Amino acid sequence: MIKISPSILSCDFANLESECAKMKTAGVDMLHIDVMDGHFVPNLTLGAPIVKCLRPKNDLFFDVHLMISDPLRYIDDFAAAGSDLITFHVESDSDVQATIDKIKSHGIKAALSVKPGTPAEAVLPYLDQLDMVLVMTVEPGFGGQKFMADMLPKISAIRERANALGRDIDIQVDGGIDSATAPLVAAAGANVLVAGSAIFGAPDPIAAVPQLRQAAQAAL
Ligand SMILES: O=C(CO)[C@H](O)[C@H](O)COP(=O)(O)O
Ligand SMILES: [Co+2]
Repeated sequence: MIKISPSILSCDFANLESECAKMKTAGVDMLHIDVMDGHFVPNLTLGAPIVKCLRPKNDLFFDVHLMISDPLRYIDDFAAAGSDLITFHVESDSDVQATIDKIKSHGIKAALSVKPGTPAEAVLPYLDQLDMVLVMTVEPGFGGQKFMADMLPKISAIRERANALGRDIDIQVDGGIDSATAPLVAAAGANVLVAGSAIFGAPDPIAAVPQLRQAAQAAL
């Protein structure tokens, strides 16, 4: 089954509560929360206090994507704020094993992300411990970028290795996902689709969610 995780990066932040409520109505599986620090990526977004404010406003599964340096330092804050899953980048400067251990010590799910220039091999040693791998299909930092089709073999390689290990993990894709690219990533083995501009930029964001899901499932 394909899961949809709308990225709030493209929502109306002045109406964050109602934008998230719309996604609840749309039947999304997760809510993708992009955290950028202006250092690991050249953009700034939000921190744990916003996640904490949002937490009592809905019961959606909070899928927190950390695009920050030294993620280990901030895991306690994001877990306490109500994250259900924390993704950090394998390219970050924190110790990867220690960061996975820290996330799991809070009883929440752990995921590792790879930037476009990083090979699948960077995450394979951790597959047996991860709940999800996030394959970036754009350079992290900004919404609204063009999907990089050359990431498809990376998705397939990670799915093949997970299958070989008997691990039914989630493989998430993030960046440039819309009804045209969703079938490609689903066919390659991704099952969790992040979409920002394709959902919040659609004329009817609530209708865009099942449309995206159906476009992906048609490829399976
Ligand atoms: O992590 C991200 C950017 O670094 C965002 O989640 C992603 O770009 C979503 O936006 P869009 O669907 O518009 O590409
Ligand atoms: Co993201």
